[in-house]
This record gives sequence, C-alpha cells and structure tokens, in this order.
Amino acid sequence: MRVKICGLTEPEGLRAAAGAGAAYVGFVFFARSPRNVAPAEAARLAALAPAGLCKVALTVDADDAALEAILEAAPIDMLQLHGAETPERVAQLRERFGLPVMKAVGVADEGDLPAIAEHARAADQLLIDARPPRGAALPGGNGLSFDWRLLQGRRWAVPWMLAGGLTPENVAEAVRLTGARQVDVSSGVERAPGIKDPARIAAFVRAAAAAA
Ligand SMILES: O=C(O)c1ccccc1NCC(=O)[C@H](O)[C@H](O)COP(=O)(O)O
Repeated sequence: MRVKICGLTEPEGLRAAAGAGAAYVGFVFFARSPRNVAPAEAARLAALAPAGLCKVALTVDADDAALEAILEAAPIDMLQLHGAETPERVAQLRERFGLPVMKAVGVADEGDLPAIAEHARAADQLLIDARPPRGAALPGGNGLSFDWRLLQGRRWAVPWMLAGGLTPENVAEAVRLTGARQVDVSSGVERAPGIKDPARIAAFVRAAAAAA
C-alpha cells in the first residue's frame, strides 16, 4: 500500500507524513486553495523530505510558464494535473518536463469511467477522485467521496490511486471495495483547512496499510 498525503503547507505536516511512512507528499499550486503554496515555500518543505519520498506538484490547467517557475524553484518528482487537461496535454507535458505525470480524473457515476481509460493512454499514473459537483469551491480537496463500487473489478493500463473523502475511519472499506493499492488524502487528515493533523496522518497510514 502506498499513501499520498496531499496539500502540505507546513513542516509539521511534512514531517508527520514522512514519519508515518507515506510514499508521496503533494504540494498544491492553486491560488484559490487554502492549501496553496508558493514555489519557494514548496522548496523549503521539500528540503525536509527524506530521500525516496516522492514530491508531487499539483496544478490545475497550469501553463508552461507557471510549471517552469515551480520546477525551477522546487525539487519536484512528479506532476499531478487536476484540471481539464486532455491526454494530448498530458503527453506534451511529459515530453517537455521529463517528469512522470499523474492525471486526476473525477468520478461521480458510470458515465465518468471511459475518461479513466482514455487518460491511461497518456499518463504514467491516474488519480481517481470524486468529481466535484457544479459550483464546488475547488476542483479537488473537498472531502467528497463517490460510490466506490463503481471501480469494482476494473483495471487500467497504468497504476492508479484512489482519492476523495478518504479518512482514517473509512479508508479500509474503500480499499476493500475498490482493490486500490495506492490512496490519497487531504482534508480527511486536517484539523483546519490547510493544516494537517499529525495524529490523523499516522492513523490514516496505519489503517491503509492494515487494509492492504
Ligand atoms: O486540495 C486542494 O485544495 C486542491 C485544490 C485544487 C485542486 C485539487 C486539490 N486537491 C486535490 C487532491 O489531490 C486531494 O488530495 C484529493 O482531491 C482528495 O481530497 P480530499 O477529498 O480532501 O481528501
């Protein structure tokens, strides 16, 4: 089981994720998010990460200049695209920046599933998240889940990660129903928007590992 703790904004959260055994940490570069960090802040946090911890930059329909600014400032290992990026844009960014790309795909019902397979043709990994309802404050990180049974028995050509409304309390059930081998959490391990709770991070990683 590989766990991603997303939306880190301060050293305590980063150290808690690393100490608990997370495989990935995510930094959000999206101005409207309570988890938004500037590239220089991400660089300071990334410097605290032990070797082997994958540092992910989460962006939303970012242009090349914004991505360049992030990658020049911070030692990022993977891009997470959380907007309406097409498979063609994913392929272009992989080529241009030479980093693995994880494409987020939103799921609310069965009609959303074909997009997962389409993105699997271009991305290195998929993040299968809850599709935010119209008018949601953010494209992700809303603490919303979806019907996990939609993923039952399905396989894709690249590794995938389950996200959306996961918590220490429900992650075991989500893993049982979907067969996920990677899980991502943000608001479910926070004590306030943008501020992670070290005890909840540890409980989440423990529960996910025990469910595998
Ligand atoms: O977390 C944010 O603020 C955010 C902002 C804009 C786009 C995506 C965002 N988060 C995406 C994530 O990777 C979250 O970890 C994922 O959606 C799950 O979030 P949660 O339901 O809060 O665990």
